Amino acid sequence: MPRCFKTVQCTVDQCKMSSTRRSMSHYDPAVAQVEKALQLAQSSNVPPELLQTLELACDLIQKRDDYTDSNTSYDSAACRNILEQTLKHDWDAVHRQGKTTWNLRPGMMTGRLEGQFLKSLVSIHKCKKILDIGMFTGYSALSMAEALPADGKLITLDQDIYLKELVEGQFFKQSPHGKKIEIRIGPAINTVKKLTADGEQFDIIFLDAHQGDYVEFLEYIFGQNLLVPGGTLLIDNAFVYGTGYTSNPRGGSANRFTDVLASNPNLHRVLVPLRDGILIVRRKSDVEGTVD
Ligand SMILES: C[S@@+](CC[C@H](N)C(=O)[O-])C[C@H]1O[C@@H](n2cnc3c(N)ncnc32)[C@H](O)[C@@H]1O
Repeated sequence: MPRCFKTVQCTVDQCKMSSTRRSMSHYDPAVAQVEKALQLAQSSNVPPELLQTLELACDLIQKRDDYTDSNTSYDSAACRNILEQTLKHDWDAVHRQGKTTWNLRPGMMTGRLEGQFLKSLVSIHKCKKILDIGMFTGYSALSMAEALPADGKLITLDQDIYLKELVEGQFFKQSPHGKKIEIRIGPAINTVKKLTADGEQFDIIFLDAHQGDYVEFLEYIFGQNLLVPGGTLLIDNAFVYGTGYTSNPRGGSANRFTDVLASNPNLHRVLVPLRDGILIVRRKSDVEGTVD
């Protein structure tokens, strides 16, 4: 089952909410096992050295997260507002009222660390056009738009009109960069088809929606050149909370899109182990240097 599919409540996604506390390690199932081992050790009669080693391991994990956070720039006031308002929102009620297709969770937000990473990439790329697939409350969209030049444009996609009204009315207006963002509502694959048919092309595409659709997106992105030559595809949650590399069936959709990417000899890939993994994909011809 792909993550967050419609009404499925993703427990791991909920824990993404604690991203303000633990920006990295709560995505790592190995860390959860170490923490579990510590709990077991605390309630058992184990050698003191083993207990101390496990306590030290957990302390190191926390300190590494804190160090990561303290060496990452703060997000803008408008992004922080999105974060705070998203945490406060009653997503269960909204979903019960039929206003959102998915039972959305605050933990689905990219958040500060990933937002700053995306913003950095956009600034390094010096790009002008971005496609953000999977808007939610617009954190990734605004983080990236903040690095665009004044004539830059970001199109962000989601499926619920409720989100468009919320994000347009309350969040993007609070930033001078909000005017660079256009929201399109509808099944993302239909919007992607329309963008391709209209001849639109993007310098960066950030994919953060329903993973079951990713193989189809790839056909438009690379097969039909939705991504400009020299462009970059970024795929969020490439680890699928660890299920991408374990036998858990939730890893299924991840394995399909990663397999499709791996079988294409023309693509260069790097999986950055930031939070739940960001896969950076470019055409090999754009990555390889030349020699005289
Ligand atoms: C993980 S959230 C995106 C988080 C966002 N990038 C951020 O930084 O806050 C995924 C979003 O994709 C949307 N989505 C899921 N399936 C979709 C589909 N088929 N078409 C359009 N949007 C979809 C969901 O409604 C949800 O808001």
